[in-house]
Amino acid sequence: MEDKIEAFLDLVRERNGHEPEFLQAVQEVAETVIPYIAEHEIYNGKNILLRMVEPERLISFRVSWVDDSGEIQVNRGYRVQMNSAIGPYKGGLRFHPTVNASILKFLAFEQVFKNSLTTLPMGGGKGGSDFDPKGKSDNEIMRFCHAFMTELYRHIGHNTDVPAGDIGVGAREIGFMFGMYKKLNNTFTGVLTGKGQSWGGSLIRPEATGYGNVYFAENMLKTKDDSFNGKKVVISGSGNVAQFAAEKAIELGATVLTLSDSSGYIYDEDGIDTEKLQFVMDLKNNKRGRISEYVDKYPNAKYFKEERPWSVKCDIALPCATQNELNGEEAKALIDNGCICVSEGANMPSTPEAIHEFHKAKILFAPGKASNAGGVATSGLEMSQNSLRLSWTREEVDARLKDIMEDIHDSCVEYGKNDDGTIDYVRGANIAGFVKVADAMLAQGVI
Ligand SMILES: NC(=O)C1=CN([C@@H]2O[C@H](COP(=O)(O)OP(=O)(O)OC[C@H]3O[C@@H](n4cnc5c(N)ncnc54)[C@H](O)[C@@H]3O)[C@@H](O)[C@H]2O)C=CC1
Ligand SMILES: O=C(O)CCC(=O)C(=O)O
Repeated sequence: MEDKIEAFLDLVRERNGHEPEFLQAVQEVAETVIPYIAEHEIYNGKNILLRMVEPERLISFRVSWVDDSGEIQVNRGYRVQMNSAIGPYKGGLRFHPTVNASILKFLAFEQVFKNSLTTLPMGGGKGGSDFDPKGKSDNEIMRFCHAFMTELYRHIGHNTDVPAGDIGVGAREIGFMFGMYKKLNNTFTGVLTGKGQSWGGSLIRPEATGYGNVYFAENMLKTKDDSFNGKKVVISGSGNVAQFAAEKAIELGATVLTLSDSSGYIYDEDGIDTEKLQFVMDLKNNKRGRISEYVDKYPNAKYFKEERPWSVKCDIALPCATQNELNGEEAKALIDNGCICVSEGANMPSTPEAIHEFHKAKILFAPGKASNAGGVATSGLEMSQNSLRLSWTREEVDARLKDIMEDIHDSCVEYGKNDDGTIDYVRGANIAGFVKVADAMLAQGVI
């Protein structure tokens, strides 16, 4: 089996050797899915996984715009349309200076499996730009978003490809992009999700990824007759996913100790309560400040410059910032400090070495493609509401989100149960996500 996996990975490396993040994501899937394919006659000899690692379409384009000082700026825009076997391409847009084809292909590849897990009819895609929103004025953000959409609009549509937010793309950016799409197309459709509530957005979509991650972790804890109540929780990031993961963990009786950004982390021994979290939300979403400012407001807390929070003693860790933000040594530190559960809010935040440590220690570990799927699932619910021209209540969307996260957990258990009764959520998520897409691809023939 090892030979088969290596031979497959050699082929992928040959074509994508310069794309480390993409290769990392493919390797994780290949190691669990290739043995499954070998045991299931219907998938044999069809090169299904080889087809799945090649994007159906990869669009790259110039984005020119004028900054506040009158200088012309040039950025690169992308959309990776990875797989449409089970529905229109669906996945976020990331605006961050590190964005390149490798990062977006890894995210789009993960998205295919994640969207399949949600049980909703969505294919996988991802896009974005190397544009850095940090320090830009609202007008600059608007001009960039408008310029970005003047090209992207011809490749997307409510039945073709439905982008949403990701790092650096929140309600403000979705608004600007939606406005330009509507103007260029002269149609008002649900072409983007994460819209404002008065123009087609769904209640709970802003909360959904963070809440969903906590719901998933709750399901994992339940398998051990445990819960969030009374637990110490360490969270990385302080953006959309981190904020709402913290909110839900607090609501369930946990004490949240940390939050972070790309400059460092804050540790509040007394716990980040609801009032302190409101301060962070205002700081990050409106003032667009740095997490270090938390200690100016709450001097009992400590700020650790250019460090990550994984050495803080905790029961539960929720990495909610970015890819490869938790390495093997940090995983060991978490385990040595008594951490019993790691649930990924970000996409691929744990390195392969970290995942190896979690599995070796047999602690509960959920990969992002399962545990952060609540965001895109609620985007799917936004698409349904747009098609029906209806808005469901907060309670209704939240209840559906909870059910979906429980279903994803059940699928992971179905496909990931080990002989000793423990659950390999990585294998479970990969195989459960694969089966639905592969079956659709088989039914549709070689295209
Ligand atoms: N927004 C959503 O609905 C979903 C987001 N995700 C993933 O969750 C993660 C966070 O995304 P959002 O919260 O939406 O973005 P955001 O832009 O709201 O927040 C990103 C956070 O990550 C931090 N960050 C960025 N680069 C960093 C670095 N190099 N080191 C440490 N911190 C860093 C930022 O300071 C910020 O706190 C990403 O991996 C994203 O792909 C996954 C599923 C859905
Ligand atoms: O809601 C969406 O379509 C985007 C979600 C996303 O980008 C993700 O799940 O990583």
